Amino acid sequence: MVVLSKQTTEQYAYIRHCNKTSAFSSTGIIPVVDLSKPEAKTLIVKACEEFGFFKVINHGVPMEAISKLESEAINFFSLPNNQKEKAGPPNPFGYGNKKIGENGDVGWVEYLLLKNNQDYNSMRLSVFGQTTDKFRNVLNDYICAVRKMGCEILELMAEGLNIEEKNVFSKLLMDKESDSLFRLNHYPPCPEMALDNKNGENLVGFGEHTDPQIISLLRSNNTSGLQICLKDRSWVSVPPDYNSFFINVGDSLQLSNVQYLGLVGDPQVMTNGRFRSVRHRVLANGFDSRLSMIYFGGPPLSEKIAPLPCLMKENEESLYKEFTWFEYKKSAYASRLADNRLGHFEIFSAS
Ligand SMILES: C=C1C[C@]23C[C@@]1(O)CC[C@H]2[C@@]12CC[C@H](O)[C@@](C)(C(=O)O1)[C@H]2[C@@H]3C(=O)O
Ligand SMILES: O=C(O)CCC(=O)C(=O)O
Ligand SMILES: [Fe+2]
Repeated sequence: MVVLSKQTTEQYAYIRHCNKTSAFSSTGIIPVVDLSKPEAKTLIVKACEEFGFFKVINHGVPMEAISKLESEAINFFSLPNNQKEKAGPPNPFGYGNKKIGENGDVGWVEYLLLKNNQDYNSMRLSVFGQTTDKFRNVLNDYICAVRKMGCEILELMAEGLNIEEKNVFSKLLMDKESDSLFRLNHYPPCPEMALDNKNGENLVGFGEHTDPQIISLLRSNNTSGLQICLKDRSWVSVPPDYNSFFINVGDSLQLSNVQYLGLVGDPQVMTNGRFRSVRHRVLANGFDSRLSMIYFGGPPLSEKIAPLPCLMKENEESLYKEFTWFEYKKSAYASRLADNRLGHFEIFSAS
């Protein structure tokens, strides 16, 4: 018999449930980009315009780096709660459980959120005890390989957009001041759900949101749960694939407004609305653990986030007030997960 602690039962009760039928399966819908093929650059641009999301194969990240980090993550999340909590509370960095951000969002998820190199080297990781150095090395190897893949994707994107300066986006990730983050998410089984799930519901693991940065590079184990929102506002489930990476366009990466005015969606800034920052969420099924690792590529804090002049048509006006990544981030972190964060920065905002 499973005996539930009062804490587990209470936490389960306040986390939202979601009907299983509210998303359809995405077989054949999600674009797949083979990075080794010459058409990659065209497919990337198309996928960013249509979905703000795509899957990448032949990504060049060594499987060894992936599986080493995955086993470190499994070890970490298997520690007793009082051990893991030594790496918390998340402020916003560190270990967090159920609570996402500072503004009241909750989900069926525990996580370790780390900021750039400073944090990988911080005391927080001392929770790994004698294996701290090993964890740090494994994490560094993974991050270097994933950032390299991210830069390759951003360079192909620039080429696909016919931008002369090939590293216009990738240089932001390579800058030593780049404000990038790394996150391990664990969606544990939910004993309460296993006992009482007459309606075949899912738990909201990570509520719907867009990522504020430029690009998010995600991989997970083979447990499903990730869903993306299409332009028509319907949700599709993304079949998991532990051999591939999934790429999200973040709020900071947007192009030309003209063809997107009037469309329902969440357009992005540097492309002045031509790319979509994809709204996504994770539903936990309660039975199988999902483990995901995400690198959020962000610009330096002082970087101006504005449409690239080379992408603006003659007389095209910017959709957004000019702001720095610091200003945007501050505003994003004061918002709730599901909020339309770019709304505050739109010039012709409806509100
Ligand atoms: C509710 C929140 C959590 C978040 C900061 C925010 O106020 C709104 C954006 C959230 C998000 C989503 C993408 C990343 O997971 C994240 C680390 C980020 O940069 O923005 C999270 C923030 C978080 O979990 O602290
Ligand atoms: O865990 C996942 O698969 C996605 C989580 C996510 O969207 C995030 O951390 O921003
Ligand atoms: Fe996200």
